[in-house]
Amino acid sequence: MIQVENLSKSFTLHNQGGTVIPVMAGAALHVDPGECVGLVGQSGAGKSTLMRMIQGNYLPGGGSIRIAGTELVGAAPRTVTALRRGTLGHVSQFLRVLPRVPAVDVVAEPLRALGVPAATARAQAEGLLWRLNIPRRLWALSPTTFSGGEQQRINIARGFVHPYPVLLLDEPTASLDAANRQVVLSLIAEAKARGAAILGIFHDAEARDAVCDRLVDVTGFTPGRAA
Ligand SMILES: Nc1ncnc2c1ncn2[C@@H]1O[C@H](COP(=O)(O)OP(=O)(O)OP(=O)(O)O)[C@@H](O)[C@H]1O
Repeated sequence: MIQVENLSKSFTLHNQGGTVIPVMAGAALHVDPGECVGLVGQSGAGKSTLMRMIQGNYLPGGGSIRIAGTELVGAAPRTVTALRRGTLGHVSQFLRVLPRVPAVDVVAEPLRALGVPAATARAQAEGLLWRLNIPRRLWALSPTTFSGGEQQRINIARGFVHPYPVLLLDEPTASLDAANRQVVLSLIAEAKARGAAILGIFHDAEARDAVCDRLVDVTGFTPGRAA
């Protein structure tokens, strides 16, 4: 479902004399349907950079990323958009939303973009908001003023509202209390059970141990340190 081969990445610091920093070389991994793989490695090893490339946000220097058979490296923007709409779900640490859009519509939006009727999309969004313990009085309000943990749960609800075949999770339990963390771990387990391929960064070791089938250490992809 996710197939990464020989991926490389350098950053060019244009405001610092064009200094080129190679951060990744020869990165390779795969995630099969029904599997959750955790990215590990010391701080600065390149976990977020690798995730951002797989999400289509950072341009790799070379190599291949295939998502459900579609090549992402060098793909046209509309191919990336189509992948994100129906195939590649994503839960980031931080919520970025348009102001004044109610939380329930923020969560329902990925379904609306797929053509799901408004009432059905809303009902599914409400089910997730309820499950993630977002108080009903907040559902009609914009999440811009929500607490850190509430915003993270809105992000999680958005990421799980459609049964994406591929899911990228960046610290999905970072600012959650024990009860909500358990809800997220259950959502991940259910996604695995329906066959989703999941790649995640989990600094929370207990959460990582609970859901990951395998770990990939990105330190091995650091230029000059590869085995
Ligand atoms: N936009 C950028 N411009 C320049 N360098 C960057 C950029 N993003 C990341 N880097 C560099 O790439 C390397 C890998 O960073 P990355 O954030 O991927 O590490 P990480 O493993 O996710 O770290 P952490 O666990 O601390 O979040 C670091 O040396 C970082 O400074």
